[in-house]
Amino acid sequence: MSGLGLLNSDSKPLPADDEAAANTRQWHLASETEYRFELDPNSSLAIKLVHGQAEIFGAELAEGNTYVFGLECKAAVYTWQGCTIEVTGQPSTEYVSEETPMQVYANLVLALEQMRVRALRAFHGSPPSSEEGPDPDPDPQPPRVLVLGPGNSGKTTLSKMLINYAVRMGQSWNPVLVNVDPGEGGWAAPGAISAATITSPIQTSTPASTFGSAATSAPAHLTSNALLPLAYWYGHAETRRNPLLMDRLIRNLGENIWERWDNDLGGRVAGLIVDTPSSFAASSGPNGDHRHALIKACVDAFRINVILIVGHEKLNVEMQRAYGNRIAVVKIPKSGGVVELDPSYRERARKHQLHNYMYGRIIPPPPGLPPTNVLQGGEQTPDLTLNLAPSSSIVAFGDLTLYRIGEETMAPTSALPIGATRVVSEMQPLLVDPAQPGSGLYNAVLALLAPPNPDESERYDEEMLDLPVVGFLVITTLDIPNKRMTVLAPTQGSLVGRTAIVGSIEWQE
Ligand SMILES: Nc1ncnc2c1ncn2[C@@H]1O[C@H](COP(=O)(O)OP(=O)(O)OP(=O)(O)O)[C@@H](O)[C@H]1O
Repeated sequence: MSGLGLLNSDSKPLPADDEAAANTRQWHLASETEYRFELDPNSSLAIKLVHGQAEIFGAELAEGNTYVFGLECKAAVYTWQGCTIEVTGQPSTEYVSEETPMQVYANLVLALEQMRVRALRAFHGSPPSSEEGPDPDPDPQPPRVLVLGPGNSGKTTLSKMLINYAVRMGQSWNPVLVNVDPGEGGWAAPGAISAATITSPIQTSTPASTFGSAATSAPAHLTSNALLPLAYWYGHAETRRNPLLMDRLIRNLGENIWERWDNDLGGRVAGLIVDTPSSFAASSGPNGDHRHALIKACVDAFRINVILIVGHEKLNVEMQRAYGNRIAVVKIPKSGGVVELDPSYRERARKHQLHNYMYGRIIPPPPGLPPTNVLQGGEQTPDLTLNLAPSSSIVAFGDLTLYRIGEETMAPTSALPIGATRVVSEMQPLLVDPAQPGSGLYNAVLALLAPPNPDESERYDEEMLDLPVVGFLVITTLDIPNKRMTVLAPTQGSLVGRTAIVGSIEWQE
């Protein structure tokens, strides 16, 4: 990696001619190079594509538009053909790199695209073109890709890039992006695993919403609509905390996606990409035992036919041995641009994500740029002035039924099933009584579940493990003497008779 020098002859910062923006400079990027930046906590950055072609993790920038980045965002503007960008603001780090793995990624994109095209052709019953000859595979399948790799290898970025290229391919593919990293939470809150059908490239603007904002974010709300991602609540950031529950939720997510695809064969041929947590790659330590089971849960649930291993030789060999006879296992180089994220950074990103969920977020542009001139996440800055407060409501203890899954530590003995000892199955839902001191509910993030099956005869004990999430709440006060609590949610909606699950994720302003 010799090309990571600060500047080179093709990549000189030029003096900006705009006096108002002493803060602004231009960068000329040669073809197949990228401008990388990292932001400090309280700074923001604006990037305008002056001319040429440029993209951020596969999402193209439009010429003349200004995009704003914040909340310690770390990202790169890549150009295939060369471009000039105008950068306003002061990143803590910025440099241009000529060494990127983009050629390898592009070959991968083409291979996945061919799988989609062949699957679509088979779906329509059309013959292959005469140059290609007959398809060697009698049942060509679209790519269903599992991305594995150690921490800070660029799995999430690669997943996003692959989805963005698929969406851009001009075939109107609508692939599904799945996030089974509960530490990130995808479009939902941290603690959840989720999936969404992607119809337009995902923009990058902050680390708080790596996969973009969804309809769950304020000022949109708990009422479900077509854009609501499908989410299940695990309740913890670490997969080792309750691997059995993770396994079940992964299978639920897969089943749900396949059920949807039963009625949407067009969607099915676009395939899916699954981004995984780094614990799936940790070969020793506390994750060693359960990670194989969770990888297998993914392979089964999403019917994976391609496994990508980002920069990890040993894991590659391991996966070749375990799956190489029936699944394409491909080793992919790690980008030199991937930044090491420490635990406190991740914690801040989780906080930002929950803040976004409750309040929405406007990233203030760097000094000198009016907010109306910049795009946040590729969109006009939303007008949140009327929606900046989430709804805080007082709920009687009896109105909302609260459970914790498989954790006996906090559960009062009175909440256990009659006759049960305090040894609790990892999957057992335990009633949580807010009136008990030490209930662990103060500042806890709760997942509000979809209603159970209306047909009572179809109900079963652990049904709540299989119910998707329709929204998230935070308990901000507990008034034990008066048996009521204050609940924060993005919008109002009656919680009476609803069920919510608490885990170990907490949030406080
Ligand atoms: N080429 C690049 N230039 C600059 N920053 C990058 C580049 N690629 C990735 N990053 C940044 O590096 C950080 C880590 O990348 P990413 O989240 O994709 O890794 P990961 O393997 O999914 O992490 P983990 O699984 O440990 O959470 C992110 O902030 C991402 O935006």
